[in-house]
Amino acid sequence: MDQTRLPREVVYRECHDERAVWEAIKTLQVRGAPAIGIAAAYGVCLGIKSAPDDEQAFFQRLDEVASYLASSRPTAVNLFWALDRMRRRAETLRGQPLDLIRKALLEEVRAIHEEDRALCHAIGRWGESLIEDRSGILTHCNAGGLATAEYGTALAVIYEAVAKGKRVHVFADETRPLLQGARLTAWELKAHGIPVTLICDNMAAEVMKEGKVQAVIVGADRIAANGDTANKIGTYGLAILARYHRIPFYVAAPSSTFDLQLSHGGLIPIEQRDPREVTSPFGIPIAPEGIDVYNPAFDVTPAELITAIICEKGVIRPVNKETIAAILGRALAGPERAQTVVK
Ligand SMILES: CSC[C@H]1O[C@H](OP(=O)(O)O)[C@H](O)[C@@H]1O
Repeated sequence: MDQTRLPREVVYRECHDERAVWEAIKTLQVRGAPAIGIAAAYGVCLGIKSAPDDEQAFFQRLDEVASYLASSRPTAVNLFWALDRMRRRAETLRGQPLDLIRKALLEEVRAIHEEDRALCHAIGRWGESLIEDRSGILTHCNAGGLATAEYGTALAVIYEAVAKGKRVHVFADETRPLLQGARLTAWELKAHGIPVTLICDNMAAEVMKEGKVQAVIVGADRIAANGDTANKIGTYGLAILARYHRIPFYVAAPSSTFDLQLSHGGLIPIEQRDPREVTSPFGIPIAPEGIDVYNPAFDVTPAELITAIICEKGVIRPVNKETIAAILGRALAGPERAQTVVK
């Protein structure tokens, strides 16, 4: 589904090679950390269809395709996690007939796809217990079924709470500049019959002050080993507002969103996007020609502002590297892979 066409049109687009997948990810036709990883993994399968029938050349082509797809967007670690999983699966099959490897890699991406469905439902089940009946929930950007295999992460918690009979009302931030909240979350929740009120990003403080919000739940694109979390630009400000108003602030994400190789959020690469997204949203100029623009697609919320992280293995609270390692059962940060990101 080409998400840039929503909410006006539901348009499906077929990708027949890795270049079309790269373009779809870059332009947010497909978007959302888990969905990006799944799409890129399918892109690997497309890219090796035309690989030469010589093992060395095949693996060289696989490496080229995976590296190319990795260049589409820098922040969502699920992209690199999925590509790495495809590479590792292929390595286990060296020496096998190349068509068998192609078939195995298609089975691998289908497994990634199906696992993500299950992970999202598990996140919903763990998170539902945190939602009170008759509560207002504020969310940012889109962390719903459109951003994952299905059901979503932050929205999975909402869907599950409603399925358990809880009465919730969602306040969806429009989420400038690409309006994922207005175009996608409002569309998705309305289609599911979930009461939803669309607000401008600058209204979040007011709805909190008026007592309309009892919880904030957002998705994530990359969570460092200490719990610092990169998510759509504007999330950090919401976390500060939530702390001031004593409202719990939850992050919902599958374990594939954790990057335990990075010890803290300052190491997370932040995507800088085209200034025209700010000055001419959807082709309508709203700012002077040539104006200087700053357009980071994400910001990082420090772990200390996060009440809990909800993943498929449970609820991580308090949020720190010890509790993360305990829940994920994985080794902590190794050598810090990325250079310190200087803003
Ligand atoms: C379920 S992850 C969703 C996550 O990804 C979004 O970013 P984008 O729309 O740029 O792909 C946003 O940060 C969401 O929270």
